[in-house]
Amino acid sequence: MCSGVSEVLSSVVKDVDQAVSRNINGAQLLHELLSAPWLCALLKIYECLLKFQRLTPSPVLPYAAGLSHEVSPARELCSLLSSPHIQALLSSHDSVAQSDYEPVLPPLPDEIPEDEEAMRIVCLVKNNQPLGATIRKDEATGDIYIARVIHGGLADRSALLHPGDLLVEVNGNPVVGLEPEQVIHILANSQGTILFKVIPNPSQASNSQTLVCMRAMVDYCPLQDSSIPCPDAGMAFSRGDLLQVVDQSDGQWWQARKLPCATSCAGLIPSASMLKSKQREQWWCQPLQCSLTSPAGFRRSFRVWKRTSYRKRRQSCTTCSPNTNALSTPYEEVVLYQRPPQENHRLIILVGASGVGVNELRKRLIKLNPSTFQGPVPHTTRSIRAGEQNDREYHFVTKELFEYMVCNHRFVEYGESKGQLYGISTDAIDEVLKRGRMCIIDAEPHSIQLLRTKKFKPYVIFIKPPKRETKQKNECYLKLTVILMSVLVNDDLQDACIELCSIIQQAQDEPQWIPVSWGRAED
Ligand SMILES: Nc1ncnc2c1ncn2[C@@H]1O[C@H](COP(=O)(O)OP(=O)(O)OP(=O)(O)O)[C@@H](O)[C@H]1O
Repeated sequence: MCSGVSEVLSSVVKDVDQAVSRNINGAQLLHELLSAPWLCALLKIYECLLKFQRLTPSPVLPYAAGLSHEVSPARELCSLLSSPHIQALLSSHDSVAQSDYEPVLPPLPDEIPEDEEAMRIVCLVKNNQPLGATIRKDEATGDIYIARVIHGGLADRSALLHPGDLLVEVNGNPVVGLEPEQVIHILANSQGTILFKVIPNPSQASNSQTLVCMRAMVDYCPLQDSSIPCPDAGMAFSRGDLLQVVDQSDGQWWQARKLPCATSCAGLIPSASMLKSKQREQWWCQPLQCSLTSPAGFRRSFRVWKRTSYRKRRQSCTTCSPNTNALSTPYEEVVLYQRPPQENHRLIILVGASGVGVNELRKRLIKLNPSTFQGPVPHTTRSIRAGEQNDREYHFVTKELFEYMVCNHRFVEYGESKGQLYGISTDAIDEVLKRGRMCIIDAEPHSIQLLRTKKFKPYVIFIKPPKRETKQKNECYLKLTVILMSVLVNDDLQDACIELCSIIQQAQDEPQWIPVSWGRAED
């Protein structure tokens, strides 16, 4: 190949020299050069080079490629092993392997009784933070035990104290026979290093608790609870708060953190059964169920049909609902839910005090984008009028059928006007969702309970009047905090509409906490 190219190039030089010495004119010279065989050869070489450029060159030697693979990881390994932290790790390994560490423990005495229990000496450095453990006294023996270790607290981080460990000494003071208050007193007066002698709990439970998230349905304040084992370790929460329960091993007192996690240390909260028994004592706030049965302050109008001027007697199916107990629990387990694109949209429910603009916002949203938002078609017993079409304006049904539907809990809300019945059925809501639209309704708070199902996964938005309006209208909000997902202030109508659109978009497309039963796969 090399000699071929140099031959071609030398014939180029020879031909050009000859042409110059023959003293011929330019046109003839050009003609001769263009028809020269070496030009053909040069063009072929050029084509080959272009082709070569496009192809990956193969290694010159058959074993060169393998060699390049071998060299690169070797170099990388060498640089990893010579990095300071790996060097330190290797050095620690060597020290441990040769037992080259301090302090050197004295040899064990020759005669240790077989029943001698292993004692653990625990040294903790306590600054201003609490120890993060509670103690209890065994009334029969007078022994003091570690009752619980608070997750994320000082004792937990040391991994040296565990529930059930028998406390023998604190800073050289024997504790056997002391009252827990006296031990707490010794601890409270100790600063800096605290030395515990404990006999470890032989049946130490494994610490592999599963984390569950719960929404608080009630308020709780440890300082008002005389039964809490350690008020300082307690965690206050309000209804609607999200709690990450990290330990449920004690049937009465759980450990939890508030989400989003502000602190790494958990706090004590009463277990669900404990709160239920407290409920009987009536010291904690009434759950939502009780609040919702008297929705004072909410709208009075019943407008399941177009004309809003009617004032109708509005009823709901709460009293006959099969699902009335769902909110009577003090905690509701929740999971983070992201709607898969193929799943129906979540039902959007607007709630708010009478006259706050709930209906106005709902109507505007549907008018603005009828292909996305839609209201359910109501049922009525009145007769069809000119221009109306069955299943478009209303589902026109007989009084018997309407009453049958009432008895079968098919209506979210229903009412009477001028002797005729009107109602919004769950089937009508389902129809909208099945069509791929976002169903948007306004409802009384006590009707929401019927809609809190896996099928509808309702997203409840509270419409609030601007600050200048009366306080009384917002009282309803406090009763609803556990089921509310968002709050919208309806001041400027246009701004409120835009904000409502963005809240709804988020509700449909972003992860949200929902009751765990809504997220479970179908049985
Ligand atoms: N942001 C707003 N600015 C001015 N007027 C408003 C605003 N929001 C609503 N309105 C008006 O207030 C009146 C009451 O609104 P709307 O009918 O929506 O109340 P509601 O909350 O549904 O209560 P109700 O059930 O008692 O009718 C309507 O005339 C509506 O046009």
